Amino acid sequence: MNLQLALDRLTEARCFEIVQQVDKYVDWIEIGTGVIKEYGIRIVAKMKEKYPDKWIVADMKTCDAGKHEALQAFQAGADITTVMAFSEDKTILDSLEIAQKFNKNIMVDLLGLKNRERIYELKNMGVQLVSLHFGKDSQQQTKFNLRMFDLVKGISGLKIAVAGGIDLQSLSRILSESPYAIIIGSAITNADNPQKVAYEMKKTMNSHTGAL
Ligand SMILES: O=C([C@H](O)CO)[C@H](O)[C@H](O)COP(=O)(O)O
Repeated sequence: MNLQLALDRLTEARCFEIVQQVDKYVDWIEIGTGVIKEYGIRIVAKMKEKYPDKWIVADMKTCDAGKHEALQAFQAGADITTVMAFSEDKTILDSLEIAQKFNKNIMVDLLGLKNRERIYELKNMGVQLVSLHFGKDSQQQTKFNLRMFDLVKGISGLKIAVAGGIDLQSLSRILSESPYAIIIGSAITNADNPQKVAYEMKKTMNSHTGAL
C-alpha cells in the first residue's frame, strides 16, 4: 500500500522543505495541480532530480490534449500523470499510449463521477489505476465518507487510490478497503509537525498490511 504525499497550495520552497522532512515515510510524491500551474512543469523535473527513487505524480488533471499533456509530464520525469475520467475516450487513449511509450502510468481521477458504466469503459480502454477523489470544495460541505468506495465495489482488476481530506482518523476507516494508494495532502502539509504525522500515517498503514 502506497502513501502518496500531495503538495498543494504551497510555495516551491515549502514543497521541498516538507519533502525533506517526510521523504522516508512517503512512497509517491504528488506535485499538485495548483503548484504545477504556479511554477510550471519544471517543478516536476526538479523533484524527480532530487528524489530519483520516488515515484513522482504530476497531478495534471488532464481533460483534453491528452497526448501533449502526458508528454509534458513524462518528459519532465513524472512516473504517473493524472487524467480526468469524464474526458473524451480519445484523451484517455492518447494518454495511455504515451504512458506505454515511456513505460509510465496514468491515474484516472474519478472526481465528480457517479456512473459505474464509465469505470467499465475506462477498464476496457486499458486503464489500470483510478483515484476515488473527494474534492476540496466538497470537503467544505461534508466529511469524507466510505460510501465513495461503492463506485468501484466488485469491479476487479483495477488499482484504487483514494484522496480527499484524509487524516489519521479517517485513515483507519479507509484501511478496511485496502486501497493500492492513499493520497494525503493537507493533513501532513498543514501539520505543525509534518514529519510526525507522516510517520504516524505510514506506521498505521504498515501495521494494517503487516509490513515492517
Ligand atoms: O487533488 C487534490 C485536490 O484536487 C486539490 O488540488 C489533492 O491533492 C487531494 O485532494 C489530496 O489533498 P488533501 O485533500 O488536502 O488531503
